[in-house]
Amino acid sequence: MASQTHRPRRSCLYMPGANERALEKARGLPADTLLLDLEDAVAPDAKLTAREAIVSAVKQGGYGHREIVIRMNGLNTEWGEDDLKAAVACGAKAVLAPKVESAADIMTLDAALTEAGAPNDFGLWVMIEMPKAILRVEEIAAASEDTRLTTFVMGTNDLAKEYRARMTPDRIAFQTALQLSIAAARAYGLYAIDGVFNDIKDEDGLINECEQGRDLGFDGKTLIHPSQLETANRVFAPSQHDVEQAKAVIEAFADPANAGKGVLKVNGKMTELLHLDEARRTVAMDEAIRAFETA
Ligand SMILES: CC(C)(COP(=O)(O)OP(=O)(O)OC[C@H]1O[C@@H](n2cnc3c(N)ncnc32)[C@H](O)[C@@H]1OP(=O)(O)O)[C@@H](O)C(=O)NCCC(=O)NCCSC(=O)C[C@H](O)C(=O)O
Ligand SMILES: [Mg+2]
Repeated sequence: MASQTHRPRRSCLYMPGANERALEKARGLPADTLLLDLEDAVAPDAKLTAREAIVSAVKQGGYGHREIVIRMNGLNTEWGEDDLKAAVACGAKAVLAPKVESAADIMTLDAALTEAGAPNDFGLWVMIEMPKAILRVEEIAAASEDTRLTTFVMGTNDLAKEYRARMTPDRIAFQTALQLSIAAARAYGLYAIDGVFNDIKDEDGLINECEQGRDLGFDGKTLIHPSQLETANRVFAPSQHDVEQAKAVIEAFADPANAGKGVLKVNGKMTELLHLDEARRTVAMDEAIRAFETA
């Protein structure tokens, strides 16, 4: 069921559902996606008021091109089922489910979405943040073939807690998890969004982590503060050089002089038909980002 387009998801900003100021401020922030949180950023006593605040904000609208995703509590909690129903009813684009561990969890979530009346294009995003999810990440991704699952979001804070690992600048403890998740996401046509960087004041650290995530293949990064948006938007967008090279590759393969050739030299680089696919994707993503920025 999962269908993918070239929608930018460079910057996916979390905000606690209980923070009405953040819900208001988000209407003017340059985020591609807003992750309105009902889970870990909301204290148990505030869960119901946070859900009401999110529903009211989403119904009120004003978020423009920003995609609205609601992070629900787990279905095994007292809040999960009503969070999911509220997300479907209020007009969000997708629900983000935490702490999934198996394909069976995806099937259960998808069935709950169907029961709640979600259309087929309502997205199911899941947090990859539990050790069992890492060990079963391919079967989780494969469940997208029969469900609304479209997107993996890495939860490196929960992984650190579960692994008893440290969050170091090279993220050595999480490389297996990050890379397996990327492989599974790509094998089944899913988006993959990297985890958060907690140190809001450490701009260089954020740049390094965004660049590492981009180089590993992630589509974007989850963020926790508006000050992190500009970096993620820049690092996860194709650079001007990337776009120029992509256009040169497209032109070279379209040149009648190169008809029937499988390999060319473009600006000094060996370029095969596989690079043509990549070039088309780069240009399409650049156009989609420009459309966002002029919206
Ligand atoms: C971390 C924060 C609690 C810091 O908040 P605060 O002290 O208010 O920050 P500032 O004073 O610097 O804020 C400046 C202005 O920006 C607004 N703001 C701050 N954060 C956000 C935000 N996330 N979205 C929108 N707007 C935001 C403030 O309201 C100020 O506005 P103004 O009044 O106009 O000056 C806070 O940043 C925060 O709550 N961040 C998000 C935390 C969150 O959602 N956490 C859950 C997701 S992370 C996670 O769980 C990862 C995963 O599951 C894993 O396992 O890794
Ligand atoms: Mg988490």
